[in-house]
This record gives sequence, C-alpha cells and structure tokens, in this order.
Amino acid sequence: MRVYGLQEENWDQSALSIVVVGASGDLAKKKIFPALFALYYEKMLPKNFKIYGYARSKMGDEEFRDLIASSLTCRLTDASDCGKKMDEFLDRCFYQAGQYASDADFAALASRMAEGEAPLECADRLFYLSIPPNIFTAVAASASKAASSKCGWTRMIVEKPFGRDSESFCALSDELYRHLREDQIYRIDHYLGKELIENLTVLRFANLVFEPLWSRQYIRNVQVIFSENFGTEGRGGYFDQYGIVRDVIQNHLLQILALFAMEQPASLDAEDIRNEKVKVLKSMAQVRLEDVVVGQYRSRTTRGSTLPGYLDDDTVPPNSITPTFAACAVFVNNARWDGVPFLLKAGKALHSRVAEIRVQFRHVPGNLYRNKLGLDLDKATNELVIRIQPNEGIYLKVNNKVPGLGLRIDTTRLDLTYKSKYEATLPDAYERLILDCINGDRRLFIRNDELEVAWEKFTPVLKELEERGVQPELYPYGSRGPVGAHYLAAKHGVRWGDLAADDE
Ligand SMILES: NC(=O)C1=CN([C@@H]2O[C@H](COP(=O)(O)OP(=O)(O)OC[C@H]3O[C@@H](n4cnc5c(N)ncnc54)[C@H](OP(=O)(O)O)[C@@H]3O)[C@@H](O)[C@H]2O)C=CC1
Ligand SMILES: O=C1O[C@H](COP(=O)(O)O)[C@@H](O)[C@H](O)[C@H]1O
Repeated sequence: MRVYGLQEENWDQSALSIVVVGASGDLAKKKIFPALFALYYEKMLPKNFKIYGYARSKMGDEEFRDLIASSLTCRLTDASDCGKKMDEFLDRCFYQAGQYASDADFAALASRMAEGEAPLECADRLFYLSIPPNIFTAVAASASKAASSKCGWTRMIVEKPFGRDSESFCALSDELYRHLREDQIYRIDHYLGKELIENLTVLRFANLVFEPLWSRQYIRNVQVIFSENFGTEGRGGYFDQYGIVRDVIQNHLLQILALFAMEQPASLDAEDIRNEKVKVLKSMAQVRLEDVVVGQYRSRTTRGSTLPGYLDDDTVPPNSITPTFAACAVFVNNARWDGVPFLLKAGKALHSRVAEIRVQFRHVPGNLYRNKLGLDLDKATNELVIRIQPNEGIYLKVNNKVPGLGLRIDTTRLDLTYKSKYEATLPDAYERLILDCINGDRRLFIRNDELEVAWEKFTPVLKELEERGVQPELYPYGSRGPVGAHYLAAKHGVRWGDLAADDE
C-alpha cells in the first residue's frame, strides 16, 4: 500500500487521476473540491496528480475552475501563500462533459486522463461518484469499462444513500458487483471521517479507565444525538424520498453505535474492525414500531419573520408525511449490552446544530452523599459526553465538593475541549476519507455486509411506518422537537441529556 503525503519518495513513481463524477453538483462544490484543495495544500497528494470534473453540464476548463474557485478556502490562518497554492491547484483541474451511461464519453475522459498522466504510463484512478443514486450503476459500468486504469488501481467512492431498504440495497449491491470488486468500492459515510468518531476507538481501547465501565454493568443508557438548526432547504426533493431515518439514523448514527458498542478488534486492520462492527449490528434487535417516534417541522413566525415549514418547500409534495425528525430506542442483545437502551435521535430545523454521544452511567450504590445530591439522583450520575460537532470535545460530568468550609456538592465537568487543548485546525471529514481511499485504507469505509445488516434492522419498521401512514408529530421550526421523544425516552427510563437544563 502506498502512503502518499507521508512517504514523499513515492511521489514521483506514479500518476494519480481523480475524477469527480457529478462535478457540477452541490456536494462536489461544497465538500469534495475544498477537501482536495486542502489535501493539496497540506502536501498530501502525489506530485503527479490531476483532477477531472465530469458531468452532463457543458462548460470549459476555465469556467469549471471559476466554479470550483468560489468554494475553495484557506483553512490555515497563516496561509500567506494560499492564493498561489489555489492557482497551482486550479491549473491541475480539468472538465469533461459527458453522459453518465455512455461508454464513449467515458472513453473520451480516459483519453484526456492519459494525456494528463503522460509520460508516466502507469496511473491510479479514483472516481468519486457524487451523483444521485439512480445513476450509480450506470456510471460504475461505463467508467469501469471505458476509463479504468490499465496498470494501476481503480477505485470508486460511492456516496449514500445505499438503497432505501433491504431489497433496493441488494439490487444496488449486486449491480455494483457486476462491474467492480469489493476492494475497489469505497462506500463513504462521512461521519466516520469526523475527528471525534475516529477518536472513539482510541478513547475506548487506549485507556484503561473507560473499557472496564463499558457495559450493562455500569452504563444505564447511551444516546446518539444529531440535530440541525436548518431545514431541508434546497434538498427537499431528495430528502422526501428518504426521510430522516434513512438520511441520518440508519447510516451515520448506526455506524457510531457500532463503533461504540463493538468488542475490541483483533487489530487495527480494516477487516478486523469491520468484522466487529458487523457482529454488534447482528446482535441488535430489529427496531420496533412502538420504539420509534417521528416528527415533521412546521413553519414558525418569530419576531416578525417566518421560518418555512417542511411542506412549504416547493420540492416537497403537498401532504408529505416524510419524517424530518425521528427518535428510536434500539437494543443490542449480547452479553455486554443486554437491556441497555441505545437511544438514537435525529432532526432537522431544531433549536441547535449538534452531534454527540451521551453515556449515562448508573447510580452509585449506597451513595454516602445521597442526601447532598438532591432529590433527583439521575441528575447527579456520571455522564460522558463525546461532542462530535461543533466545539469538538469530550467531557465527563462528575460530582465534586464545592471548595470551602461547608460540604456542598455540585456536578461539574472534567473537560477536554479540543480548541483549548489542541492548536491544529481539525481536518474536514472528506479530507481524511479521500486521503484514506488514495492510500487504500478501508477502515473508515463501510463494507457491504455492514449495510446488509443495517438495512435488515430498519427495513421492517420503515415499511410499517409507510404502510400504516403514520402521521409525524408536528414541531415548530427551531424548537426542541416533538414531545413524543420525551415519552419514548421515559418509557425506557431515560432522560435526554441534551435537553437537561444544565447542559446547553
Ligand atoms: N449535498 C450534500 O450535502 C450531500 C450529498 N450526499 C450524496 O452525494 C451525492 C451527490 O449529492 P449532490 O451533489 O447534492 O447531488 P446533486 O443533486 O447536486 O447532483 C449532482 C450532479 O448530478 C447530476 N444530476 C442531478 N440529478 C440528476 C438526474 N436525475 N439524472 C442525472 N444526473 C443528475 C447533475 O449534474 P449534471 O446535470 O451537470 O449532469 C448534478 O450537478 C448524492 O448521492 C447525495 O445523496 C451525501 C451527503 C450530503
Ligand atoms: O449525510 C448527511 O449529512 C448532513 C450533515 O452532515 P454534517 O457533516 O454537516 O453534520 C445532513 O445535513 C444531510 O441531510 C445528510 O444527507
């Protein structure tokens, strides 16, 4: 495995062509090109790299460069040479218009790539499929047939959604396997590229203090929470076909759960880690309808301005009952986690933008300080919070004597806030994942069988929600979500940690 950026002596030996398919789209502009530029800036790309945008829209190289340039930023504040670096980067970007299902158009792209790769004959080729899912397989077919590398590797990063249920997932997967081998497919879940998620296994397995507590014996419940303070603005057409369970819970939050709950892998090898994730997902019970609450945001007028409801989005069908909020309780039926509720919650147009894991520990048995801790012991139990974003950090709520002559106890935090501890700017998830793909490191990409199990757990309840036409509970834009989520938590003896008065 070559490691670009880290072993500079390898830089001259091969060319790398990166093709962004769907280059005219939102994700490419917002995330992929900025990530590629950041990698270039940080000298993580090989010397002989070129980038090719591919989509149906007609434009020339210069127009394409202008399009990309508007979204490139200099992450580093002391980046005085950033403008120069941007120009150098843009000089390596080219655009090829073509149809997605056309072998001839991909062959034309391949000729262009060969020119860019010359005089080196051997080039690696990475295709990033940043396109709607209905054209994934057409692109995989044509690109692999007409534009694969002849003597280097060819890899494809495939974006979610990977189907919308078990059936469509299997069809997509079979179709991809007709054109690509598993080792060529990099299924991306960008949450796995986030700093705090990569740190989750370090926290668990490189510290003695956490792992012994990591089980039903000490943990009362685990909460994985995702909230956004904006609606589907601009993505309503896509979103309405999927809804929040498929968009966020079945993939991002379930992946976090798997990393959180898995057993220690035999090594840091990608297959060992993914084997453990699959095992824990297999131990999970199917999600039950009675353990799910769904909601949809409605408009809200505040201080004279109106925030639009989900149904006000022109791209959303009138009367849609697609959930923009969902909470569910899931259970991992193995020796470590038997009976511990894992609560997953995700919503759009809520009061804040946060993603975090909350681990609520059990009460201290026979607590000597019980009468000093107030009537509500739940509030005084230890809670470990892994804040994925924003303001990344880890903190542990502990009970502590308030300094002074009396004996007063309060709950305070052992706090590792990244921005106070580390100077470095955190890399964007897409930077890490694209670099890993170039390096052939598959640890943070999802294996086919992980998805197969993930869909098995969610497909029946998704079907039930749809077949019964379950009406989502309406919640106002910018609120804390439907009340039903509190009832669901209470049913499992849980209180949402993010909604506690002392935990803004
Ligand atoms: N945007 C985001 O924040 C996120 C997106 N994703 C996933 O990434 C992928 C790309 O997302 P995004 O950039 O938002 O998608 P877009 O809708 O912007 O589509 C990307 C490009 O694909 C082409 N395209 C769009 N619709 C069709 C169609 N029906 N048939 C053929 N071509 C079409 C267009 O290019 P042209 O017309 O020039 O060919 C478009 O510029 C999707 O799979 C999405 O689910 C995942 C996470 C977040
Ligand atoms: O995959 C998706 O993620 C984004 C949220 O990503 P983040 O990195 O900004 O937290 C979400 O808005 C989108 O609906 C979903 O498709």
